Amino acid sequence: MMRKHSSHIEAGSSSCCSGTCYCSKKVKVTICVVIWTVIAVIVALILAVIIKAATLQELFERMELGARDDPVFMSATEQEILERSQRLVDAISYRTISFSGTNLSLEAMTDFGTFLERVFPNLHDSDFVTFTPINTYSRLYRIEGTEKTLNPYLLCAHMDVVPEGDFDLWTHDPFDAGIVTESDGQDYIFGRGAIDDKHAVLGIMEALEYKVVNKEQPKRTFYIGFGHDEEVSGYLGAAEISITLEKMLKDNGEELDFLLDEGMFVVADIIPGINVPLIYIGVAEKGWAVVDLDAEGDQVHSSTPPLESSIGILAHGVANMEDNKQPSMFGKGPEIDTLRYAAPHATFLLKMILGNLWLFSGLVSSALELSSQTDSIQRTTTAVTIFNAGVKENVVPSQAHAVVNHRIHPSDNLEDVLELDRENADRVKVTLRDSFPPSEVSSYSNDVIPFQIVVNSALEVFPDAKPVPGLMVANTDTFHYKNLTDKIYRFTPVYNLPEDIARFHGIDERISVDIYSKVVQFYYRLMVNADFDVKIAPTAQVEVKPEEVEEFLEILEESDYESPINNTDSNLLPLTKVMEESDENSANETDSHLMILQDIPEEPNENPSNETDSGLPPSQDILEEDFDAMPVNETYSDMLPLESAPKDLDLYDLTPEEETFSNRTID
Ligand SMILES: CCCCCCCC/C=C\CCCCCCCC(=O)N[C@@H](CC(C)C)C(=O)O
Repeated sequence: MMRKHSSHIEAGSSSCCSGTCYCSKKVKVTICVVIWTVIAVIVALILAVIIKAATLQELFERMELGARDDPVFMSATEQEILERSQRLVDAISYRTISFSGTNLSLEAMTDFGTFLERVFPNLHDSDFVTFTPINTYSRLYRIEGTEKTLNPYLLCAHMDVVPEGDFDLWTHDPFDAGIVTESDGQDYIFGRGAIDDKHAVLGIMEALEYKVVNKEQPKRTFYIGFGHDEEVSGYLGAAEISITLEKMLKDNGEELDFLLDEGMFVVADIIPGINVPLIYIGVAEKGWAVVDLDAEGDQVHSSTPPLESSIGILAHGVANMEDNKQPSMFGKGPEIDTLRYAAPHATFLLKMILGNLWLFSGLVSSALELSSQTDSIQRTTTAVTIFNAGVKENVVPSQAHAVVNHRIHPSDNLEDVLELDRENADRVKVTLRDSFPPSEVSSYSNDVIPFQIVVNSALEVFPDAKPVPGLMVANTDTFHYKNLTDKIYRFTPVYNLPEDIARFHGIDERISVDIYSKVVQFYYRLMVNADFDVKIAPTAQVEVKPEEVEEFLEILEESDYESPINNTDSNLLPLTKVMEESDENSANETDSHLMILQDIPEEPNENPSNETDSGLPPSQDILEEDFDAMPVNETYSDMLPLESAPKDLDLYDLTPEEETFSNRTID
């Protein structure tokens, strides 16, 4: 047998089996084919992975909003930066702490409101800013645009803060630290609220105050909503702001285009292998659930402890919950696009992995799990936040109670989450106390102008960072506004390293003077960039140059029309004034107006620099023959049809020339 084997080895040494087996030639050929096929597939896969990595394209394409290369910022001398920082320091000194839904610091909140009015006097006094107190403490502002806009937006922030926690762990007083120079040589504004969320309240106010002082009334109307109880779910603040705002929008014939609230931030060094900071925009938000856990046991003398106490039973349940996490949903929510958008900026090795998630998603999910911060984007999280039991050191208590706070991934559902809780804590009573579902995902494709406005504004202050959409892993007031718009973004341009993220609700919350200055500039640029997409009501006043008025009057004269207008000094020609009633003709006129509105191409304005200051295209450029080619915002297609114009808008009998004239000037 041994001999036979060795002779076979000699005879078959050139075969692919190296002559070590007794296979027939046919089997050998088959094995060879299989082996080579496997090798070929592996080589092809490796090649595909490498090619994919080498050809990764940037997914975010920046839309020109008008001032890309040379954005004009607020003036920011050293003195101005210092004064702005000092105002944030002062804001932090108000202890506007929300302890619970029924324990808010209302006196401090009243004082904080007075403080805002004192340090931003011009905006509170402005003709185009209207302030409405909501539920006494929350604040809603309407900033009237120069145009009668149909698509205002909302900037949100909240004025309350969480308690400081363990005061002794803070390096500086959480409400009275001022500006501190740290060992890295940077100046920081320290204190509770520095990044959550008084930087946003003050940043928005600074930008608006600046615009008011410099007579930069925006073209586009917008709203500002500052809640006073966000940290305890916003039912008294944002929820009420939302109700009032809905009514205001309705009364003004407006629809909220988008809203921007706090949320995610600029984050660096969060994923090893991605060496650029990421502008992480929260395009969706996790759901929320609060679960009570109750265990029971015998109450006995501590000298004869039971085999299992209520505390032991509860502790086991809680430990199981931490060990058997809720399942990963990687690939089923916005987290996959966070990585896909970041991939082109990764090292080549990481590009091979992130560029080929179809192959490596398991690996990536395991890697995300290594840090609690990155893990939070891929699953429902479980945090044990309260654990209570016992009254005396020698009494074994009969009851133990804990509270778990889940943040629910958008692809998960509450029933499944609770089922796993009950499996993990099988000898514990598990009761759902409170919950709300995850949000919808707001659109972030490249043609979504609100997304572009937010990202462009962030890029203007952080030009080297790369935008990525993603999941907001905590919660905001936006839940209360979800009926008002489907474009909800959660972001402020605070710059965080992973260790800084722990400062939210943690110890030594702070923002550098430099970054705070960027926060202010971000809101200012956002107010400017938002003017790019002004959708103007068809009933808006028409802005006409004096020479055009003359031309108009000539046309009227030629057509024997007796003009009711004598106000040639005014360069504002209200449409309603040039229209006289004609009931039978109004239907036709409506059609003709509608036809013009519908004929206008839907592409976004390629050349917004052609706009005049008022946002209208220069009227001398809008000759009749040019009408089709006129650069317009896509917004025209969304204009209200004239049927929905206010009832007092009378349509009059126009000659063809008049009609041309009046139509061409409607913007
Ligand atoms: C690949 C990139 C991974 C990025 C991971 C980022 C991890 C972020 C971690 C923490 C985010 C902190 C966000 C702080 C939000 C503060 C707002 C807040 O506290 N809201 C309350 C609202 C609640 C309804 C009372 C909350 O508890 O969420």
